[in-house]
Amino acid sequence: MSTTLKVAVLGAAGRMGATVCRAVEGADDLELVARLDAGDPVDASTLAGADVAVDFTVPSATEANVHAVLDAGAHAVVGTTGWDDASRGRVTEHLGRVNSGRPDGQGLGVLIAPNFGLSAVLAMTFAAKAARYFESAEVIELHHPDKVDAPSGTARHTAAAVARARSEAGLTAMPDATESGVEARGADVDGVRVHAVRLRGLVAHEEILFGNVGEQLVIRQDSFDRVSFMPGVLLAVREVVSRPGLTVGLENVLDLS
Ligand SMILES: NC(=O)C1=CN([C@@H]2O[C@H](COP(=O)(O)OP(=O)(O)OC[C@H]3O[C@@H](n4cnc5c(N)ncnc54)[C@H](OP(=O)(O)O)[C@@H]3O)[C@@H](O)[C@H]2O)C=CC1
Ligand SMILES: O=C(O)C1=N[C@H](C(=O)O)C[C@H](O)C1
Repeated sequence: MSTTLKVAVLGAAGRMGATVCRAVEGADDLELVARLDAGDPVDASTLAGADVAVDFTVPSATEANVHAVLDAGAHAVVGTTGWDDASRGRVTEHLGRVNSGRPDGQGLGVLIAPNFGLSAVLAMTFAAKAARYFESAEVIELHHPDKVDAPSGTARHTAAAVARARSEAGLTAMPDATESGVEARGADVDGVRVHAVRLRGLVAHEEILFGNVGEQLVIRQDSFDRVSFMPGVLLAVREVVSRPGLTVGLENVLDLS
């Protein structure tokens, strides 16, 4: 028996939110029941019976939105950036509280993904696999100039995965003789340098560069259009209802982790 999932979109007037609304409306098994944006309260009444709320808002609002969604008894799919260990920890703790009062298998889920694009998820996965084999690794992310945060959530997630793989392989700091102009070397994310480009005409792009003596590997992905994120967002909406607790990264849903 097929069931229709009710979906609310937070940040519905934004670039991603509007694209998600169209994608949900175009899916036979999903029903768009609420479009919320800045200034709208997030509660059981405004969520209008949604099973899942999708958040593409702003880093300063997303955590509070997720807590409000959980208090209203709905699952959450989150694409907004700005999450760190502390905010993820608070959501895990909140999930533990609400799910302890629910029957087994019916707990609420939150799925946070820094990138829902298949090319980006694969690029991150391949980069993590390659990391242990190279002396040097750097990340370049390239985005539209209306983006408010840098480096991108995707680049942070990628750099952290590369750093983790290097550490597990026993690799130490990368070679870098820079003495002056350190500010030109990009952000330091867990010891991996991350460079952010903002350019009119771009959407979302990432390169991961690996170097050894006499050779280089470049992994690159390009999202030319925000529709590229939609298969991943819809997959997450369908999956989160049967994944109690916190899931971070679409790679876990795609069985790539
Ligand atoms: N995970 C992924 O695959 C992707 C993630 N992103 C991330 O998604 C986020 C949104 O990106 P994008 O759509 O380009 O940004 P936009 O600025 O276009 O959209 C954000 C929307 O959220 C609204 N908003 C602000 N505060 C709240 C609030 N408290 N509650 C509800 N809505 C609110 C904004 O309204 P107003 O303008 O009036 O403030 C705006 O309409 C960013 O963090 C971005 O990095 C983007 C693409 C893909
Ligand atoms: O702001 C964007 O556009 C994007 N944000 C996410 C990020 O910061 O990684 C995902 C994608 O890169 C597009």
